[in-house]
Amino acid sequence: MTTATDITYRLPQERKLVTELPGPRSMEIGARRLAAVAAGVGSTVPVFATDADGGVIVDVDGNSLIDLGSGIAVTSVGASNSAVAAAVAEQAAHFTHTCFMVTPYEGYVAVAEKLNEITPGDFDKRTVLFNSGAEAVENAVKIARLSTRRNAVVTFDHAYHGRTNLTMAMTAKSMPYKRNFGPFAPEVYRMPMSYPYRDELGSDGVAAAKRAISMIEKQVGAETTAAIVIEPIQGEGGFIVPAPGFLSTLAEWCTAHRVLFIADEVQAGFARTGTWFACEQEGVEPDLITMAKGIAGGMPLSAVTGRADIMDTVHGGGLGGTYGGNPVACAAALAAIEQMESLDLCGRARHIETIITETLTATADELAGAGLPVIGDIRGRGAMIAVELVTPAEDGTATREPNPDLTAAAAKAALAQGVVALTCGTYGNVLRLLPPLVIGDDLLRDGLAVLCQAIKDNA
Ligand SMILES: Cc1ncc(COP(=O)(O)O)c(CNCCCC(=O)O)c1O
Repeated sequence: MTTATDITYRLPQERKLVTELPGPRSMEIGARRLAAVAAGVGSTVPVFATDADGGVIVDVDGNSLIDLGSGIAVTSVGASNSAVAAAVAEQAAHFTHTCFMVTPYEGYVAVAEKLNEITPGDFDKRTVLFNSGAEAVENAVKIARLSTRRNAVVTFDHAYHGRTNLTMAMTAKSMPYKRNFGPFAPEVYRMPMSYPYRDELGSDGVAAAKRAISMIEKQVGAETTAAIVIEPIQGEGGFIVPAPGFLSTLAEWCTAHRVLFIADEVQAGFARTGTWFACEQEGVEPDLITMAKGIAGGMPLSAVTGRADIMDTVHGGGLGGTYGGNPVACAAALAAIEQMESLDLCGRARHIETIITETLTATADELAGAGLPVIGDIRGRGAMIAVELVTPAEDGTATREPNPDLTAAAAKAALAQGVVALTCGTYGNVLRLLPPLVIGDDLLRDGLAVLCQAIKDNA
């Protein structure tokens, strides 16, 4: 397996603070932002980036921060991967756009061929490219509804699928994604998720699936259901890994009732969980799979790949969009996927998982031993790991009461020390680790040490 020592970096891989955060230049730009950018766009970090490479982001004041977020699971190969940057420059120097629906180009075809190859399922496939994850999910639902001539779409509690009207309807959490943005698209039905840490069915994935199936059959009806759409590991909802058997039991039911199984791998895909796609680890071959984020090294690109006999039911001209499969994004994707292969980033993700879980587990044990059992759960796969924080009882015994205040305080304290860590979860009580897969071991360990100390200091 490639280790980080085989990866070369353009920037020093260090955590270095030369000002308070935000520094003076960031504050200047921050004032301009207030006067120019809509207030609805939030930002986690109050500084402005000027450079990024490997596991660091450098801000306009010269601070070098450890990036444990990868821009929300996007810059897996690094935010300025040299192969991706070269491919982008080369393509842009020739043409940035012709519109594939007008004058097509090979890059789009090559990306489609690659996605058909690396996605789960040894069957004939077809791919269509878009720009964002939500756009891919929207189109996967369009394809499913057309090919089945059914309208109902089943999603799950704690799900996140996007911010467009249909994907908001599919997303579970109201704030900040949905509140007052309705009315939402009809024919979307939400079923209980397998959330082992909080589910009374715990690690019995088959029972959890049967619970959902029973509700689908009573409340929706298989014969009116076009598709089940599910994240194999739920992202924004809190890195929820369903219990073994949950996904495969759902997939089997789908097959038996001609309901399409759509895996939303926008966040879990592209080596992030230690395999190309997370559903591989459950032995599930989805009928359609949606992809984005890590696909193109930071360039905006998304995709729907699926069984050819489903994808090709759509009439000519029924799928598209002006920028879908932009040539520069396609060049970036081919380079990024090549980097994932040549650097064995699936192997690196599994290596990162070991480092993260060992470090977090040691901290959980230390805190519990000190009568502060605030780490309720450590879960995830590969470089998609979460720690769920909870509030101990007055007498110091463990509870499962979500602790969003500690979560926010720990992330804030880590940032003040130069470590960018993201939070998530239905209850706002999950710290998530999404480092670039090219981050070096030493830098990762430094970032984890800061984050764990921030949890301990605020527990
Ligand atoms: C599983 C899954 N499906 C779909 C999407 C949507 O992808 P877009 O590229 O953000 O549209 C996501 C995006 N997740 C990060 C959203 C960040 C935010 O907007 O606050 C996802 O994780």
